[in-house]
Amino acid sequence: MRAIEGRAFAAGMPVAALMEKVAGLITRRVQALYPLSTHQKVGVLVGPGHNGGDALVVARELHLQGYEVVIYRPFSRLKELTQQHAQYAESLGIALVNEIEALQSCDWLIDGLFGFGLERSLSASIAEAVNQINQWSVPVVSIDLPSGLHTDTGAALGTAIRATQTLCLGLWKLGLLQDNALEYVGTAELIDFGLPLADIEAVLADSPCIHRVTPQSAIANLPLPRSATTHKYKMGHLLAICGSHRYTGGAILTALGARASGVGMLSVAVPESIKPLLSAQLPEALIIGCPENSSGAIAQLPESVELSSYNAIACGPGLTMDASTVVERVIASDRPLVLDADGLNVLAQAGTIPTLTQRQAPTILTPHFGEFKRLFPEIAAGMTNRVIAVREAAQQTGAVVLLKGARVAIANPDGTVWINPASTPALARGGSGDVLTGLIGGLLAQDMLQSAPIEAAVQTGVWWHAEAGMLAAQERTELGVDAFTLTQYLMPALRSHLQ
Ligand SMILES: NC(=O)C1=CN([C@@H]2O[C@H](COP(=O)(O)OP(=O)(O)OC[C@H]3O[C@@H](n4cnc5c(N)ncnc54)[C@H](OP(=O)(O)O)[C@@H]3O)[C@@H](O)[C@H]2O)[C@@H](O)CC1
Ligand SMILES: Nc1ncnc2c1ncn2[C@@H]1O[C@H](COP(=O)(O)OP(=O)(O)O)[C@@H](O)[C@H]1O
Ligand SMILES: [K+]
Repeated sequence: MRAIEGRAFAAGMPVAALMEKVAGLITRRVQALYPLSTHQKVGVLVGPGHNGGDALVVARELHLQGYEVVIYRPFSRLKELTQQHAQYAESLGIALVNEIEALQSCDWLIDGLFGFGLERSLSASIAEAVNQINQWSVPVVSIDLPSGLHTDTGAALGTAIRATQTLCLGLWKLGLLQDNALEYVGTAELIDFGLPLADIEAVLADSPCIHRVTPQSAIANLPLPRSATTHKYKMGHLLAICGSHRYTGGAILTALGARASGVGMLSVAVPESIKPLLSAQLPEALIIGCPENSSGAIAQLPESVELSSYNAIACGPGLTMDASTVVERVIASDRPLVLDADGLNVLAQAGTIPTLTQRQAPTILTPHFGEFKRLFPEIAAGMTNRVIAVREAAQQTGAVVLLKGARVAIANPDGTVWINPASTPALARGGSGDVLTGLIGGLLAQDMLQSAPIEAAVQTGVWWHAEAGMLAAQERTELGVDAFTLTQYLMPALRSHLQ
């Protein structure tokens, strides 16, 4: 962002004019959020840089429109433009207070302490003020990002403002999409102030792209509409290899996730002894009973299973580590593969990660952070940025890597990263990842027939899974989204977007 704005300034755009333009847009938005009639008294936190400058321009405009504005500006040295706005605000008679307590009686606050220029921890006195504000129940609008957050990693540098709304300026700051930042960001929205596309492209051309998964792109990647003359084998055949005597549910949930994908044919390989349980839940699926070992895990696939007859394989949920033979066999196959849970644990323990680069077909790894650490201990050590970590993992393995968490990050081996920007903590329950594995597997099996890029299936699956979680949470509360219930919300969630 600094390089992009630098190009605009070098080309003749006055810095003060850009600040005025941006702050005008912020003013309009905050007036809509906090109308004068109900939210007359506003406290404005002003920092030393241009984030503080933005805040001062907004403070001035609100004052001129009749708001009762109180400024808290705990720095003696300000950047020049910020200093000029501070002086003008004083000349207008806008109140300036030295004690943070004076803002507690405000109806709302504007946070302009720090923006993307913050690189070191907050000083003790500022941190103390921020912590106090966080204890009040006064709503806070943060300009650009909640003060205290690092613009890239989203980590709180000491502490950070817990915003009600964050109005991000120009381009999404990466930090706002990282798990670290979620507790601070509140509702995030972008204030587009018309940065020239040529400047954005010139600066970003050499760096790998980071995208947000959007509903539009996720829906565009769905295998819809179906051809009128299609038949079941043209709609993909997925083999799910999952479950054990101990973890029957993992197999059922994976299969129910796959079912929702619309895949033409679903085969589910499970230990022979749990076959009846799967058949009872999934009358349409082909349940393949496998020889099992003494612990009730799949020992091997039946001789009759020809891996090359499937369009994709999803392998891992509920297998246990005792199913390592079958995991190694599917890794060695030439089939598109989604590897999750114990599939990943076997991979980590066997030390066979380097062999992934030799696979003849696409591989998708879907670790949560614990699995990620086991797979990529060197990348995970000292990891401060999930986006960089997931990118390195994809580049190292040649696989598409999906790092689970509050905001799922997906990387392909080129280094392009996609982040799903909306989800719900209602998904933080055992089994919800199994549903995702089946869903992605089913989409992958269909995509392989259309030769769509494999990351398309991954993005669509992640977005769809989160949408189902959010719809279920809305109807049933955040406590009501067990993994089985989640599978039943996949279709309604999609339908609500297709109408
Ligand atoms: N293109 C755009 O998007 C536009 C951006 N605009 C706005 O500019 C913002 C970026 O402004 P910025 O570069 O002046 O930095 P900002 O975030 O205000 O803060 C850094 C200041 O604080 C200081 N400082 C740092 N750490 C500190 C600490 N721990 N404790 C104390 N001080 C500390 C540091 O100075 P230092 O002490 O390092 O010399 C620096 O002065 C951006 O977020 C957006 O709001 C719009 O106006 C126009 C369009
Ligand atoms: N706080 C959260 N907010 C949003 N999604 C979450 C959160 N916690 C977990 N999830 C999602 O829930 C799923 C959990 O998957 P996983 O950890 O593999 O669980 P399991 O193996 O029990 O199925 C992942 O898709 C993850 O991204
Ligand atoms: K801020």
